Amino acid sequence: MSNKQYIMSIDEGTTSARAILFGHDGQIVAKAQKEFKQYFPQPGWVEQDPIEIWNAVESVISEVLINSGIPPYKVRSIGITNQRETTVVWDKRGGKPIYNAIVWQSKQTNQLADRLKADGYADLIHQKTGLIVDSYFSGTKIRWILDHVKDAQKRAENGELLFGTIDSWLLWKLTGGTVHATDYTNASRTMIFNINSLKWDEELLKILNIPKSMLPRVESSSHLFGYTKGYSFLGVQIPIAGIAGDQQASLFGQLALESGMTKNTYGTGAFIMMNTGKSPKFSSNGLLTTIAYGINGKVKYALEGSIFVAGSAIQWLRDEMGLISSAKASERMAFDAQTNNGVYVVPAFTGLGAPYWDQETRGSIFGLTSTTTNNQIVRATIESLGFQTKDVLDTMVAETKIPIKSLVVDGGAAQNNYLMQFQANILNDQIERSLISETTAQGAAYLAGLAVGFWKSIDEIKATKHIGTFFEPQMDQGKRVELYRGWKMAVQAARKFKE
Ligand SMILES: Nc1ncnc2c1ncn2[C@@H]1O[C@H](COP(=O)(O)OP(=O)(O)O)[C@@H](O)[C@H]1O
Ligand SMILES: O=P(O)(O)OC[C@H](O)CO
Repeated sequence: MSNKQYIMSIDEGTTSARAILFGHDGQIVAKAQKEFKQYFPQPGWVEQDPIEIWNAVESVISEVLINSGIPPYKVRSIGITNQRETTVVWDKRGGKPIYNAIVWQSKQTNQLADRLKADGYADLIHQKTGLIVDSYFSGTKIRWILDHVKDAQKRAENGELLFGTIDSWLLWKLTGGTVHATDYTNASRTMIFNINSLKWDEELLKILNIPKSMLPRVESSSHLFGYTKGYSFLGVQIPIAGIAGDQQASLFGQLALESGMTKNTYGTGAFIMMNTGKSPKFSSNGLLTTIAYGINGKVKYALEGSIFVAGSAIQWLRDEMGLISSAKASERMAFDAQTNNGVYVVPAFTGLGAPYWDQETRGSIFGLTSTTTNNQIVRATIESLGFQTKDVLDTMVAETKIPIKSLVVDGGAAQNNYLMQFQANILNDQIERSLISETTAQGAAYLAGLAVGFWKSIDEIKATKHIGTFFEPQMDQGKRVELYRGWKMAVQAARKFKE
């Protein structure tokens, strides 16, 4: 039998858990995936059961090992990457969650966030955490659980309860309830972590009345967090040596490690992240300042722009409008349309994210005539992903004065060649689509592999990286300006409509 070793990534996303084995060449060897349930107890609330998440993770771990025939002792280390912000509070002794996980999308703490803003904390929170005050982040979700579960505040103050984002929860379970930790990237999404001092922020903890004893230790993203214990790996003790939030892990997987390097993941939403180097850059246009990764106690920062509706606009064309038979079919239709014929779709189904942060605006279609075709509406919808990306990237460059060094892209909708070509055209810049679509899991694997010497250095990892597919701009300047001007007018009109 060969003595090859592997790194296992556990990618716990919003809707499913994946376990992926990577070889030393950085390529995927085997993969397993399992969905878990979403709960919607009230309109706008989104919750998950942490035990069901753990069961899904255990199940994909077993499945990937069994299906690949790779015995657990050949797994050199494990990396965890996760949906960020989602909040779990559990009982330290029994290890049981005291409430469901409150998911990042959940709006049940909108009022708490509004109160923080009304009390004048927005600037302070932005300076300390890099975030805008929003129910998206963990801080108000912890507060909500402590307020709504009987005796929770008292028990937390007695040191009986622990808080964690999903990475911490999985680490706790994987280590048999012995390690309570997280990494800088996940901590930077909680709204209680000071991204300048790299510590939990006493003042913010006081404002939210969160006992510090609940909080996990914060470590570098590439770090020996602990060892597996118990059933999942048949008793074999495997180091858990990497943790990063999923968008940061994808930045790392794309090896966007220098200032100016930028990635865009076109999934359900789109998350654009620009590496800004050793010091945090703060935005006055709704971009988030966040930690890109930490290695050996030193961190790199990033700016992030979140687009709420990206691939989900394509799902809408399929499921609600019935204009396409599959997401894939949208590509052919967009090419066939030849032109958008002046049609613009602003897919603000849940408001507009960065750089607008406008909760009220709703989706709109502009420029319809009696000759408008299905294909043109499909094309305009795909183009909206490209326009929104340009909005964010232009803001990033204007604010940081850092030119985009490279734009690497991944995610489901990045498979759409029309979108990729349009993106290069409208940005007037080259983009590179990675060959591996699982760059998030790959990033976590790199972090976990580096910490145990599976890869000796980042240079060694770079040497294994395959070049992706490049898209070069092919649009003339006049056309580009005209199209983007049309988009800006459409956004303006959509925003005006709500007034
Ligand atoms: N060929 C395609 N063209 C456009 N959109 C696509 C295509 N393939 C998938 N998508 C969109 O990509 C999204 C899924 O991407 P994925 O990266 O798996 O998302 P997530 O991780 O958010 O679940 C869906 O919203 C889907 O509509
Ligand atoms: O799990 P995803 O891919 O939907 O990503 C969710 C983000 O981490 C939320 O901030």
